[in-house]
Amino acid sequence: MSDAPIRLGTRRSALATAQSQQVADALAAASGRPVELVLITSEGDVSRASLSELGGRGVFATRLREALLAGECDVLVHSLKDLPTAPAPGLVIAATPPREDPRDVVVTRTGVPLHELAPGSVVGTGSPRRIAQVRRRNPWVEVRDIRGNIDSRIGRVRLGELDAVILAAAGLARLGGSLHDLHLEPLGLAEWPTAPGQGVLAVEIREDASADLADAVAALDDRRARVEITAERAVLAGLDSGCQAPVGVHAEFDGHELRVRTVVYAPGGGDRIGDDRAIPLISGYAGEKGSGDGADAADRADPVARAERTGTVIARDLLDRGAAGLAT
Ligand SMILES: NCc1[nH]cc(CCC(=O)O)c1CC(=O)O
Repeated sequence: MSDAPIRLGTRRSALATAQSQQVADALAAASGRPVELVLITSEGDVSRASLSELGGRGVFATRLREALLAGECDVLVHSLKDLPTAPAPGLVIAATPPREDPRDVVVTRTGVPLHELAPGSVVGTGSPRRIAQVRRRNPWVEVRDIRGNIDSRIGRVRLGELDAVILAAAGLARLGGSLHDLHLEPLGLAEWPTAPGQGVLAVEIREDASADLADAVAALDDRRARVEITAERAVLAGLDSGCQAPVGVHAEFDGHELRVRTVVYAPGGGDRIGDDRAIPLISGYAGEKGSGDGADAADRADPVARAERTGTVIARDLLDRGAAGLAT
């Protein structure tokens, strides 16, 4: 077994390097090998163009994946919610570590909750999902499209340029800066489902990685996170085919039951279609005694496959109910 350093490729942003270092430490413990960060610059990091001009979702991941395929590094860490649902040829997401807080939070100087912000208050977010959700919660505020890293977004609230920004709790937690001068309003997932995979990291390796590396990365995988993100991403993938509308989806798996809440929003937040369901799902193992028919026994052996089918069915039901044609 090699004891050469494992090279972990990451974007340069403070959030990316913070979460990559967290995985690097866990991987060093699991493998017994040193892990070093390799900083990789993508077009999305240097360009001022909007994400949709650069090619939308996945613009950050593409350059990282080229580097992994070219052997410039051995492992990648992504924010799962920034990864397109299509699999990357030659690569595999070998671990999804335990999930951080999947909620969005409103950051303000005053502590006034989002629904009570005065008419004309300026709320910063560039995400179509968050824009629709803000409009529904408080139709009187102005939503301003902003880009930039988490620190600069928070800085604009501190400076008074913005009255509020909406951010992922997980990003704030991983950055770990002091927020004592600001107020945080966490948004409940039942009313405010977030992006598929929010709060979860994806650890990616080449399909032909050594067994040693694959085993060490697999040791970081969290079953619960894997089941949840599989359902969430199956909903997104199923909707993507027929629907460009923003979607919030949050799945929760407690080892017995999988609960999935989905809302598809009209782009301006005017209308919405929701789905909320819970299915029994035993986190079983191959040898577990099945009580039902063949399909049931297979599901018991593989909750991840069942989560995937559940997500696909939810997307189909939402499309049947008109998710693709929601009016602004
Ligand atoms: N779109 C950028 C992005 N990608 C992942 C996170 C937060 C961390 C996570 O969800 O894992 C953020 C920041 C945000 O949305 O506020």
